[in-house]
Amino acid sequence: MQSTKIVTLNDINVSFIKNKPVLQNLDLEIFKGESLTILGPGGSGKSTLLKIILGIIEPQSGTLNVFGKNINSLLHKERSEILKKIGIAFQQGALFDFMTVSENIDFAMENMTQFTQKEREERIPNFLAQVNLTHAADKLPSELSGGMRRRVGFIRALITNPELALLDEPTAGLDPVTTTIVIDIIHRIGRQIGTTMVCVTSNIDVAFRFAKKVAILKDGKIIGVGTKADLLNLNNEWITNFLTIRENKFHTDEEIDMNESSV
Ligand SMILES: Nc1ncnc2c1ncn2[C@@H]1O[C@H](COP(=O)(O)OP(=O)(O)OP(=O)(O)O)[C@@H](O)[C@H]1O
Repeated sequence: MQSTKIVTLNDINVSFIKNKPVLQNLDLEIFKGESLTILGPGGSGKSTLLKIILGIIEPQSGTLNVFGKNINSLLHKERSEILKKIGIAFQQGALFDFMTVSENIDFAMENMTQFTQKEREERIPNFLAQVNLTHAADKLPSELSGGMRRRVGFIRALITNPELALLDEPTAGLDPVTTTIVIDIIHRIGRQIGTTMVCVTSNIDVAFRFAKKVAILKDGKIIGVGTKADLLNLNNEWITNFLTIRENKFHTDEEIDMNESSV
């Protein structure tokens, strides 16, 4: 049976400066229940692509369907209803500085879900325990490490039971051990709530650890989608170089870490 498409981008074009396209003729489909990584080098248009899905940026041309609607043609209220189905974890967590960890998480549930206060009060310790942050419930974001803030950001994105979770560079700046822990946590909670998950990253290792299905973004275009084997079988010289030569040249995070610690 064909899975349901929850996001379809068709022939999307975006440019901020004339004749300098940031996304060009971009096609992308996201299916219900899948995990997908969008992998591309810095400046390839990954953040812009997320902003298109969220309706933050309107493309110059192309069609966009998010949960059955063209998000750009919706009135504020309808758009809010669509956005309530989407959990977003931004780079660095993007928490409210003046709210405690619990308040940050509760704010998302209060605004995006129908959970009662009692349900919300039960969910917060349950989710915090899953990321080993029970002790941080009453702390302010400024009292947390980068990795802890990131974990709170994931909880805030996922505790609302979103139908689609968008994770922007979920492990950027984290050490290799924390990176592995964070990916495991995302997988575990994602499975538990059964959400569709899209991760955006420039890290090849993280890309394939997050999802088997990876879409390669280059210069604003998706130039291949599939498993690593599928992508290598495309015989696209740029993709092969990106996935293999770069990998060999730059080594894994763990190897870099070992090399650095032996210096
Ligand atoms: N608001 C804007 N105005 C002008 N140019 C922009 C704007 N937003 C993005 N760009 C340009 O669009 C291109 C793609 O940017 P984008 O942030 O989407 O890439 P990215 O793949 O997410 O990069 P990174 O991995 O470095 O975060 C870059 O050249 C960037 O300078």
